[in-house]
Amino acid sequence: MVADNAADSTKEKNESTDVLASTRTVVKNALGKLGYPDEVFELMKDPMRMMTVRIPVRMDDGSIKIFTGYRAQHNDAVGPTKGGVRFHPNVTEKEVKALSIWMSLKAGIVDLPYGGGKGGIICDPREMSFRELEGLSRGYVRAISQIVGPNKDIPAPDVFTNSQIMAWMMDEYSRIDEFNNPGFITGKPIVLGGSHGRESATAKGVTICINEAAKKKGFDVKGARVVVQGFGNAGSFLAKFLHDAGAKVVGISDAYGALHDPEGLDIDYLLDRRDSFGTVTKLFEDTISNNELLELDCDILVPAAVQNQITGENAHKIKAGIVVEAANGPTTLEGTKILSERGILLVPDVLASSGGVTVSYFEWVQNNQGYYWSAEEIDEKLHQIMIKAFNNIYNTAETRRVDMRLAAYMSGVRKMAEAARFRGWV
Ligand SMILES: NC(=O)C1=CN([C@@H]2O[C@H](COP(=O)(O)OP(=O)(O)OC[C@H]3O[C@@H](n4cnc5c(N)ncnc54)[C@H](O)[C@@H]3O)[C@@H](O)[C@H]2O)C=CC1
Ligand SMILES: O=C(O)CCC(=O)C(=O)O
Repeated sequence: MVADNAADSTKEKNESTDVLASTRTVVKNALGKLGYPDEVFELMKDPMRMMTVRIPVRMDDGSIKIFTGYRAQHNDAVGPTKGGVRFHPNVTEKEVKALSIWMSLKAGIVDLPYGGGKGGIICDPREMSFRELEGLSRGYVRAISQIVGPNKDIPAPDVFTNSQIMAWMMDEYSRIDEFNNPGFITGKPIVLGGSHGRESATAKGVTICINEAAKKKGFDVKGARVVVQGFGNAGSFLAKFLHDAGAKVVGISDAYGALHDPEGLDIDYLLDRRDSFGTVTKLFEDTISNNELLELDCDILVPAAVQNQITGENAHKIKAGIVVEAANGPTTLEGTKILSERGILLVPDVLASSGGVTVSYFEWVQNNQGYYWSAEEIDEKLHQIMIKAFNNIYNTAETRRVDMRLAAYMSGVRKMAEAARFRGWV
């Protein structure tokens, strides 16, 4: 069994790590600040649709294993729902629900014509063969095929899923639909209608937020000391972008441990040696834990792995001046409060990580029109959207005297609430 050393269990003893409950708390506050009545919160506190599926897969040893998967569709007042699918042993129904609400918020923040959706399968892809993973990916699409589609709900990659898995899922959906349907899913390989820039989009969006946050704090990213938790899609591209911008990446980690060098790690070497699941620390003997990583002396800390990492227990030990959440839900409400009281600028997940869904939207638009854009066009459009969203939320936080998480939720719920009102739902 793979040992994730994020110490979730010890955190759970001391404070709530229920991501659905904490998401609802902030959604309620945001709606209250905007003056919406209670029924709007009643509508938004849960996904409008939640499907649980059981997926039989023939394993390489000939046995049949039954996997449990979920697809949550939070709210489709604005448009079809959209969001990634994660393959992870710790996936839970509550987590998938919270993740779908966060997707609605992201779509509102960067003004996309979507609501939020999210999927997950309880499995450990690190222990499965390529053939078994293909069977699981195709089985999941068959199981949820009635509720997804290019104008209903559009999946994408998330933790431990990638462009190959998107390709299998697209192929399976196209077979069911008897029609080649690239707009069913985003994050595909370029040859199957994927978009330039999608693979690095989450990290690029985070980098833009880091640059804007550093400007507000009055320092330069060049020469800044950075710690990145997680070395997968989001974390590894981010480490590379910051390294190339002249920052010193002094710590990185994966599910098995962390690496630290106060003089700066050799990011190109680590990128070369990491596997497709973002694992690299197993190659080294001199490692530290993920908990120690978060408390390292640095200027910028980027959690880019899993939820509930910065909590009431360790938030007062964080040394970074800026925390930018590339991961979904890495900081608990108690952690958020402590960081905010300590004057640490926390750029929340629903803003910082919205670059991924933004370029997914570009991919879907390109698929729908059958006309493809250059990498430069994608980059420019992403920059414009992220900078506008960052400054809008930063200014709301300043003028309304709230933290950036609450300001981001206020920005994220507004369009959905208005659309639901015009439709006559609330
Ligand atoms: N891929 C995307 O486009 C987007 C991803 N995100 C979020 O970013 C975070 C990372 O996602 P990806 O980079 O796509 O995943 P990935 O699967 O490419 O990489 C995950 C990384 O986190 C590490 N990890 C896994 N479990 C861990 C644990 N318990 N403790 C410490 N490290 C652990 C893995 O070893 C790996 O290095 C997730 O929270 C995801 O929801 C957010 C927006 C978009
Ligand atoms: O690219 C997408 O559609 C969704 C990305 C995602 O799952 C996320 O932002 O958490």
